[in-house]
Amino acid sequence: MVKATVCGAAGGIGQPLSLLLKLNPLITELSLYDVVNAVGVAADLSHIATPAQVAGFLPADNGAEKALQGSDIVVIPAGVPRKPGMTRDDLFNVNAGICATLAEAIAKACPKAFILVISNPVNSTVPVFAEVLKKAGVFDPKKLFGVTHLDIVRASTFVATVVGKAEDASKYSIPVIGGHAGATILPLLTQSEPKIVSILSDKSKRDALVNRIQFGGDEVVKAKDGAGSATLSMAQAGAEFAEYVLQAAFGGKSSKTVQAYVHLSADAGGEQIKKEIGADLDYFSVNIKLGAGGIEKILPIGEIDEQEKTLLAAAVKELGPSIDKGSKFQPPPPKL
Ligand SMILES: NC(=O)C1=CN([C@@H]2O[C@H](COP(=O)(O)OP(=O)(O)OC[C@H]3O[C@@H](n4cnc5c(N)ncnc54)[C@H](O)[C@@H]3O)[C@@H](O)[C@H]2O)C=CC1
Ligand SMILES: O=C([O-])CC(=O)C(=O)O
Repeated sequence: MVKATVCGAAGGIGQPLSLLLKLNPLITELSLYDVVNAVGVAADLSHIATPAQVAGFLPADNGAEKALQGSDIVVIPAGVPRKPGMTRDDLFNVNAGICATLAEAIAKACPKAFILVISNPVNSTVPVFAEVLKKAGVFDPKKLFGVTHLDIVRASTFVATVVGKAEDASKYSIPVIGGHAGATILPLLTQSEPKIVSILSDKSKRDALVNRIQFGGDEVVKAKDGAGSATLSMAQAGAEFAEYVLQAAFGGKSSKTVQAYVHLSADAGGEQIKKEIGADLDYFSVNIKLGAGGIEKILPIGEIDEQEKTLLAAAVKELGPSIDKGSKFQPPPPKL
């Protein structure tokens, strides 16, 4: 029996993500929470003939805790998206408050759940989650993930397109590490499988490709022209990452190497990453191996070339303040 909860389930990401989770045969109970329309979305999805039993919850009568009660995995695309001209950091003030409130409810209702944070700015909202969970005494760094998987999906698609093999996008695997905003997004093209020698030797092609992966989100924000940011590709990426976590935890399959933005805990191998990046950051998107309890091991970044070292320095410089901002966030006192 596996219970999954989506917080922000009625939104642009939340609806297609909930649909994809409803199709996941590992999930037996799907709980949808939102401040609007979650009951309607749940009624709609509940007619699909797959095992997961669906229920929707609104905030009234402690709805968040009811929705989350006993969840094994919680996926969180709750919060406002960007409009053209905005950075992800511009979303912090609103979304940090939403994340802190949800983290409090998770700490009470399902403290052992895997938590997958999609809400932006991921570089700061993950530390917000961690601080609330620490305060409640339930923080498990092996179970908290900032979902950066869309960057990995984009890297596969854009690389395959540039090498003229767009139809083979899913066969390209490019680690993307660092964080999830502009210069903090660090695609390791030198580690692409299959190798992409022709791109690596063409500086302008390589620079353009890195830039497209780093600013893929802006491409969608611009095209949607005020109607939000990536939703469908994010739903697919979120469902795929949830599947990795679920397979490792409940499906008996330890994962291939994947990347997510996680706490660099010493016992999982985070100290090694701090040495590799030359900075004492508490969070970084890294290669991880998943097992039954979440992160089994943080794997080394490995060999990178001079150009990637320059990009790494830029990523580290920008990440530090974003992590601090999230870690220091003080939720406003509850209204009496
Ligand atoms: N990690 C990533 O790669 C990506 C992250 N995002 C982020 O995901 C978030 C959601 O994006 P969209 O779905 O497009 O936005 P949206 O506005 O369409 O949906 C957000 C949903 O969250 C709900 N919500 C607001 N406050 C809530 C609360 N306190 N509890 C529960 N639900 C609440 C809203 O009612 C709405 O249904 C944004 O912050 C966006 O920047 C978007 C794309 C990629
Ligand atoms: O660009 C945005 O604001 C949404 C996002 O994180 C992405 O698409 O990568």
